[in-house]
Amino acid sequence: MNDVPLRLAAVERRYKSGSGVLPVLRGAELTLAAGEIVALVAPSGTGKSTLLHLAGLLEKPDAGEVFVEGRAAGSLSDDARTAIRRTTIGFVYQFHHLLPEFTAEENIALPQMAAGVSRKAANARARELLAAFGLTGREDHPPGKLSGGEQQRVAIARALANRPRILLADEPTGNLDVGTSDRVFGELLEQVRGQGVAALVATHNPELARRMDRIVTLDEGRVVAAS
Ligand SMILES: Nc1ncnc2c1ncn2[C@@H]1O[C@H](COP(=O)(O)OP(=O)(O)OP(=O)(O)O)[C@@H](O)[C@H]1O
Repeated sequence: MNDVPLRLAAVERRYKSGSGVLPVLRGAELTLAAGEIVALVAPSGTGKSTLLHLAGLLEKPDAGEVFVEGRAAGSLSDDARTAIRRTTIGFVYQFHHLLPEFTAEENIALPQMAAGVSRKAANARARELLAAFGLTGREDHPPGKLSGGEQQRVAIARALANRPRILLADEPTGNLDVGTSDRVFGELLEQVRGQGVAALVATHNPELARRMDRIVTLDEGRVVAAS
């Protein structure tokens, strides 16, 4: 296995904007080493979500290449990209995006079953993760009966369920109050470090950013070290 979980090489992405073109990423380079946790801190609208979507193979770059474990994503079939998204990459968003009609345990078990894990093993892993996030006793609760912090914990647990090598998070605690955000973020870091997952986390919060291994920002469509 190639040791570099994620590499963006000369990635470009532009969007149509009215009659013109908006170049958002203009030759972005980023390497995420195994187990490395990187904060992406940049002003609103500079392309953080775009970068995460490209890294997560949800969008394709207009130029350049995204390498996941050394494989060039651009040359993969849609099925192969989907398989990578299921097993190698975990996603956390600002709003939990849990399935409202399923319990906390089912929300964490379902992506595992989609990746071929048996229901029994998936439920066991879901319960183990819920316990790690202090949610024992909440297994049968649907998202609507959980607090905001609990919902985000379940969403993070779901992202880690398939033991991904890469976690991509877009403001994972951005909709929580300061104290809850601080605690949930600490739990996220503990799990990510404990499992040796490489993570790229977009945040507007400089204090959370400082708890990661390094901080990068976007400058005119390129990734640069934050000063
Ligand atoms: N699908 C799209 N079509 C057209 N323009 C888009 C699209 N997605 C993003 N953009 C534009 O690209 C720019 C970068 O957007 P992006 O969401 O990546 O920024 P961001 O840094 O994540 O912002 P925020 O911090 O506010 O979430 C913005 O100007 C946005 O309006």
